[in-house]
Amino acid sequence: HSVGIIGAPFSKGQPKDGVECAPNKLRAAGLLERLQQQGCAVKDYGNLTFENVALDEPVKGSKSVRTVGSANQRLSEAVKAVKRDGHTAVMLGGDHSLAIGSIHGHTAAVGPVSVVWVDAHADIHTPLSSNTGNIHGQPMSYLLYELQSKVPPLPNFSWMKPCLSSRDLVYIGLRDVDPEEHYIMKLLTVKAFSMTQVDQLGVARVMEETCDYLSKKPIHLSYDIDAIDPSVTPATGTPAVGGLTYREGIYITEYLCQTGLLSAVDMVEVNPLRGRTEDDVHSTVSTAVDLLLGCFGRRREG
Ligand SMILES: N[C@@]1(C(=O)O)CN(C[C@@H]2CCCCN2)C[C@@H]1CCC[B-](O)(O)O
Ligand SMILES: [Mn+2]
Ligand SMILES: [Mn+2]
Repeated sequence: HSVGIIGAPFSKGQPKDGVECAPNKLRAAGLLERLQQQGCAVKDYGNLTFENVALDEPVKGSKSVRTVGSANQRLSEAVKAVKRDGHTAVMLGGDHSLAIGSIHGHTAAVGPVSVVWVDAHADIHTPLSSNTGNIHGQPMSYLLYELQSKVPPLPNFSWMKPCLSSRDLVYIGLRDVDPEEHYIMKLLTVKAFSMTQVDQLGVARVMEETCDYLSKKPIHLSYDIDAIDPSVTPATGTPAVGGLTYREGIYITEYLCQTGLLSAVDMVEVNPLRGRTEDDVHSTVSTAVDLLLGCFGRRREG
């Protein structure tokens, strides 16, 4: 595997400080060395620098719109460049609003992709349906063709166009979905395996059905660490009980790795400041590292 790492120390898609520290925390935990030790070629493209747009007043309820738009434009260019260099792109967030730039840039480089969105949340609010105004709960609405009429033109977002069909999206791990999001998902018949289906089918069957459902397009795995149960990964901004076990989370990455279709991975919402103890932070960061290692060939059998 040839991996290109992009650090995206960005937090303005949500209100809690600390998520911008995750890229360096993941590096300090030995992510690159561990990838190299398991046989990957690794190129570190460093951390992006993002401008804080002054007087970034809310627009139609969405907060920090200009700053989020500018950050994602930069990220889109960076992901496109990593793909053009021939690597699997790994974007270290940062909050989940960064999926806008990551998926946009990935698509710009390789054409239409499939998205596997592993998350406790659907992140499919529109700016108008969101109850919080936090854009990390909205990225999917900026990306989906089918929601284009529901997203008003926003400042610093004119650089992008929707680039994803709802038919090419699968959710895994949902358990904290707002009514407005559920309505949108039903309307668009989005394929979703909530924690109920994980319980009913088991993670192996969920992965089989996910890959049977998706076409053979390159896969963009957008992994929100809060998909994993907070007993394992507590250091995150919006924890929700009843999540994936460590083993289920790893199995998802092992399964997608062996498809040979994995083309870009986001690892987002790790927030080292949200751990109550050092152990909380260590457990969260090391689980995120292990999930990424699973994407690139690490097998528990040895
Ligand atoms: N839908 C949300 C939004 O703010 O839009 C509301 N939710 C928090 C709220 C807590 C109380 C019970 C209902 N849910 C967080 C979610 C965004 C998660 C972003 B992610 O990147 O962490 O997935
Ligand atoms: Mn998310
Ligand atoms: Mn989430």
